[in-house]
Amino acid sequence: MNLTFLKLHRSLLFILATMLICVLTLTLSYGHYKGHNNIDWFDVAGEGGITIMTLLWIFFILLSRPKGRVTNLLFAGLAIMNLSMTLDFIDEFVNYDKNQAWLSTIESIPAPFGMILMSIALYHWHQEQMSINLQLRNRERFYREHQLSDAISGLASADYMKSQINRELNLLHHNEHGFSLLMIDIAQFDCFNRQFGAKAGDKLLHEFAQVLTLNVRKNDLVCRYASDCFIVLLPDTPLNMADELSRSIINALESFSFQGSTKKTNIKQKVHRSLITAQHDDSTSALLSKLHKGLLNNKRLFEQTA
Ligand SMILES: Nc1nc2c(ncn2[C@@H]2O[C@H](COP(=O)(O)OP(=O)(O)OP(=O)(O)O)[C@@H](O)[C@H]2O)c(=O)[nH]1
Repeated sequence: MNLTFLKLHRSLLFILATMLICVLTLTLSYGHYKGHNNIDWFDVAGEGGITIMTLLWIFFILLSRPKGRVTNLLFAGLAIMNLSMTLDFIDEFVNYDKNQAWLSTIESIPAPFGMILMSIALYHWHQEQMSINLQLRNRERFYREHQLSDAISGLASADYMKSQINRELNLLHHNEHGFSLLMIDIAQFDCFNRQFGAKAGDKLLHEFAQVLTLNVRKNDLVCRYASDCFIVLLPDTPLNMADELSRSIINALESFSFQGSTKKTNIKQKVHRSLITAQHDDSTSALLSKLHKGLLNNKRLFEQTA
């Protein structure tokens, strides 16, 4: 588990711990134990479960989010709701004297304020998510599932690309132009790895993915298909337009200068490409196999002319 974000929220964790300690001190010092026979264990399980769950939600929010307004609002809303739940939970074990009965009366007051704060937080989260979605549009298209993305490049995985090719094939008769697929393979990536190490290789894959996503259109989908091989799905794009687009993408990739760990390493990588347009009678596997064949032919041609 990566705790980087959690470490950023020490002050929020301190506030939460202080709040819980104050509530426990106050209620346990003023309250009298009800006695075993007067405790409703179903209520204890229900209210205890809700209290623990809200603490767990706070934990995952702080674990997953950087500092900022949305995080603070989510934290404040959940912490205030947790205050009500903790008071309610302790109520199951203790009774208060008449003078301290307010402790029991106020237990439901914080919850609605917490819910209002949570609603404001969710609205701002929505706004934030819209801007993040814009940045991720070439990696996700319509679906988000972290298991369908590649950790090194941050792009969609081969499985997700296959599902999207399937989808486009099913929609083919609705589209005027059909769709095209571009396969891009980094030349001599094995040599690069051996010369600069696997870590630099990973960095190159990551940076290539970024250059790729910067140079495609907003509806295109980019995936890392296999080791040093990427596929770009170009929806509603005939071959001549796809060819023009692919040339500008290849141009951007081959002009990109990889900076190694030392300032002296400044490398430009050649790439091989294969481009096809889908036909009505194609299947996903047939398209991928055509792409592979095209790529092998282009590699052979390149080796012969080199
Ligand atoms: N750093 C790094 N290397 C990887 C990863 N996945 C695969 N590789 C390496 O990528 C290399 C791919 O080698 P090849 O398939 O021969 O490709 P190539 O060297 O580019 O050869 P050509 O495409 O014919 O020019 C192998 O050395 C793999 O070990 C990865 O996630 N990170």
